[in-house]
Amino acid sequence: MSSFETLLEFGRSSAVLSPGTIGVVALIILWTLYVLISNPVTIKFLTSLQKQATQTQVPRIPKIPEAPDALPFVGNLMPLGGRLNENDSTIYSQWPKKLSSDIFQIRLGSERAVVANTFSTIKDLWVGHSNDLIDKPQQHGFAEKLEYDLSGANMTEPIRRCRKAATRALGKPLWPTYYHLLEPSSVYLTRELLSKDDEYMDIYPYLRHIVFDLALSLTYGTVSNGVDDEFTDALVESINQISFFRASTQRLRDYIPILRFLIPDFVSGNLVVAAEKRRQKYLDVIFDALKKRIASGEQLSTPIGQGFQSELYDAILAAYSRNRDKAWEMAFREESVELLVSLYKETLRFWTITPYSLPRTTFKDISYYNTVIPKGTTMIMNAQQANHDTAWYGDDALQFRPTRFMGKTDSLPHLTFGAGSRICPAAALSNRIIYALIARLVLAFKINEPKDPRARKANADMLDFSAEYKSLVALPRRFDVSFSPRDEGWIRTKLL
Ligand code: HEM
Repeated sequence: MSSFETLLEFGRSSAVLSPGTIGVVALIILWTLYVLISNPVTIKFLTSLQKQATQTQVPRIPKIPEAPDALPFVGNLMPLGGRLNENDSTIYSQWPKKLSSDIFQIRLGSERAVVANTFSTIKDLWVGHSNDLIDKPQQHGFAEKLEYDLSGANMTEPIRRCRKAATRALGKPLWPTYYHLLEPSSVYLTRELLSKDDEYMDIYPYLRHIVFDLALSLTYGTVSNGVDDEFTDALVESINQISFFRASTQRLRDYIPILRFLIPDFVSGNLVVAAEKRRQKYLDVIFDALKKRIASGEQLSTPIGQGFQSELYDAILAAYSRNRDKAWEMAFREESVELLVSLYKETLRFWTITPYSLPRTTFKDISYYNTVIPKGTTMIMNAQQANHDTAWYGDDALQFRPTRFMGKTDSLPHLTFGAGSRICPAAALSNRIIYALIARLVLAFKINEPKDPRARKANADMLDFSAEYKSLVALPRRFDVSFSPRDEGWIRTKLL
């Protein structure tokens, strides 16, 4: 017997659901529906629901194609946020093939965004309209939950002052006051590498320690207690937790207002608030220590290949008339080895650790070719795609070529630090630190791939090098390396 026949049989045999009763119940349901549907409140609710399904902060932008397969409410969010085990940039790179356009619009829930995919489009918009792209999208439940967030805030007066202070602190004239901070970290790293005696190791915690100590000194005039320090690990972990949410398309409720209405903050548990509380707890400890030191009158100073390695080693020595000591000493102070400059630029280009940069918001209407991108539109730079753009870099754009930037002085060699008005204020200082660390490592050691089969191999794929697909910043997969001293006696003279 089919289920329909069973139902009829049940209706026939049941004393309660006689055909007459079923008729009355159906009439009541229909009548209730009619009353509900014709009620102005219901009509308002349904109209607003229908509007919400496709409404965005700015209307659809004419003459810019829309990414395919947008759904009501979610828009194009579903394949993003690492849900397909690929970062957003890799997904953005797939849509233009279907649309035959370098630029297209998408719907991130109720947020309309424009995605630029090629180097020249990004340069036109981010550099050509630098001041029009000075604001940042206000991600729900993010910036307002943080004590201070320069990179996620609109360019208001306090933020302008904050950026000015950051640009000053990170600018070239103050670098000499940081050498005494960077030097010990670099010496510490060299000593540790020497003590490993050719054994393979993961160098990441050491490199992280150098940058972290510099940031701590600049902000709190202090340094951490070393690479294995539990406190530092916990603080870094709490900072990473916050980065995990920044501009991430992982949490649907940040983009879909109705989800926030249905699942309030206290049900979903506000993870940003929890992460901020943890970070603040650690920063309070550091800040309290700083206050005590100030109160006690303390003066605070803020202060691939083996062939290529040989070539680089020779280039470094050649720049200093084969004077190793001078080359070591000047590493943080100048960038006179062109091959090394080209190497760090190519490294940052090829492995784009900020694959979709930090989104911006248009500060006013922008005339772009034959259309207008309205004020308030989210602008997403597909830095990963543009950094591999064959139209910009040539047919070998998908290859790692350390000499690519030799003889080139373009002020925007790649987009890993962003571009235009809100470009990373630490770009030049970060470049210098990378330059100096590589110079010293190559001067002191031969860097080898470990022979031990237990050692972790590096993943050098330009997209798959990162273990992180869901958040803004890539997290390179960890790997082991071994370091053979070129001249142990000489290295020891640098550890004094
Ligand atoms: C290799 C290292 C780094 C990379 C690849 C990087 C990348 C970026 C990117 C892509 C942006 C957004 C730029 C834009 O919107 O166009 C940014 C902003 C920023 N970065 Fe960096 N960064 C690095 C290191 C640092 C360091 C060491 C500091 C501080 C000591 C720093 C401080 C900032 C600040 C304060 C902003 C916000 C600027 C603003 O919104 O006006 N960055 N960074």
